[in-house]
Amino acid sequence: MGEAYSIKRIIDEQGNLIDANDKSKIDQQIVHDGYYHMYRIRTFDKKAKSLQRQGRIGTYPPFEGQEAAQVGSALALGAEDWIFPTYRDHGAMLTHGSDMTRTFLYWNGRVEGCVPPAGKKIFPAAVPIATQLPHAVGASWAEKRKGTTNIAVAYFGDGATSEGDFHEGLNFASVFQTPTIFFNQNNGYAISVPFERQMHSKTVAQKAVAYDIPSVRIDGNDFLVVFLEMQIAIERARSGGGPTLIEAVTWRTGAHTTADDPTKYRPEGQGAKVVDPIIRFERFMKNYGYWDENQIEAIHNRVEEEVEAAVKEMESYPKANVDDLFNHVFAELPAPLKEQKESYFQLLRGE
Ligand SMILES: Cc1ncc(C[n+]2csc(CCOP(=O)(O)OP(=O)(O)O)c2C)c(N)n1
Ligand SMILES: [Mg+2]
Repeated sequence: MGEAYSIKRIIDEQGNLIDANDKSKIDQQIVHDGYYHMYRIRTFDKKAKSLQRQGRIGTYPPFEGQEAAQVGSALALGAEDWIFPTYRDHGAMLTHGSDMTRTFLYWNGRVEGCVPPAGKKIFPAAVPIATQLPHAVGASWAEKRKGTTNIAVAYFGDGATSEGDFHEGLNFASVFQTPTIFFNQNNGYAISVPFERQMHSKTVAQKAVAYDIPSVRIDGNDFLVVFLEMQIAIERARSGGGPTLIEAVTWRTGAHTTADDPTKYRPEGQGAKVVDPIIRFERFMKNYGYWDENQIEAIHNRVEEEVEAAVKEMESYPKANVDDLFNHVFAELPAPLKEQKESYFQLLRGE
């Protein structure tokens, strides 16, 4: 129960291990991969914001500040595990194997961007809040019934925990003991509504207590605690121990989307003390001898080349097709939509 209220962390803001014994749990490869993926998705995110400002992609929801939560959780998964992300989880999607060009295409309104690479168990990003939780429970229940050890992760924000789908998802997962991980990124806001105005509960993690689901509240800007707690939850799910809820407390550095101005609702200076998760991890790497200038430079070069190549490829596609707005929701277009589509094309023809 205590774990639902206090915040667990492995490293502090200065990148020092809180308990020196934790060093033995930290593998050299995971430190390398953690840095690589966080730097990769940060570079993607920066590029996406810049392209949006230049009118080269559409509205975009940045995830800057949430890289440790997204990479730490996704890196702990196996290739056969499912993820059910939101619009803000392209970092987790990229880490779990989605393709960067397609990710840019998604934000440019191309339907190709909605399709994951073959064999990748990555659902399209859910924009309706919390609908992906019951989906993740269903997929993990199917895996359990098929007798596999594969699991599913539902990503969601603090705001999603006020939705019925959150409670229905948790209840079903608890009753059927499905191998589901509910991975919450509590970034303090649902658009402009602060946590305290969304709920009277002190934490998200405590909501799992009602469903008898184990939960833990962690520092979501500490890559190591995210990765290690995720491993514990995965092990529980694979071995038949049922679902877990992880509340990763984090901070959205930027706007809700590129169409939002957070200075209108966030008090000045709020979040000023939050140490960027990548800077914090860099400090850890330097403090404990994991920082190798040549290796870091190679990572930076490799990532920058990948991002530039992906943008170039995205821009080699034709602009988004208006037909696609109508084509992918209903098998047969309802009459009012048919009418809208026809009137749009009439307008185009100057009729
Ligand atoms: C069912 C539904 N209601 C309302 C919205 C409008 N909406 C878009 S994002 C958002 C806030 C979600 O906040 P949170 O779950 O904390 O995620 P975050 O954006 O902070 O990552 C809302 C209310 C929506 N997309 N779907
Ligand atoms: Mg939020």
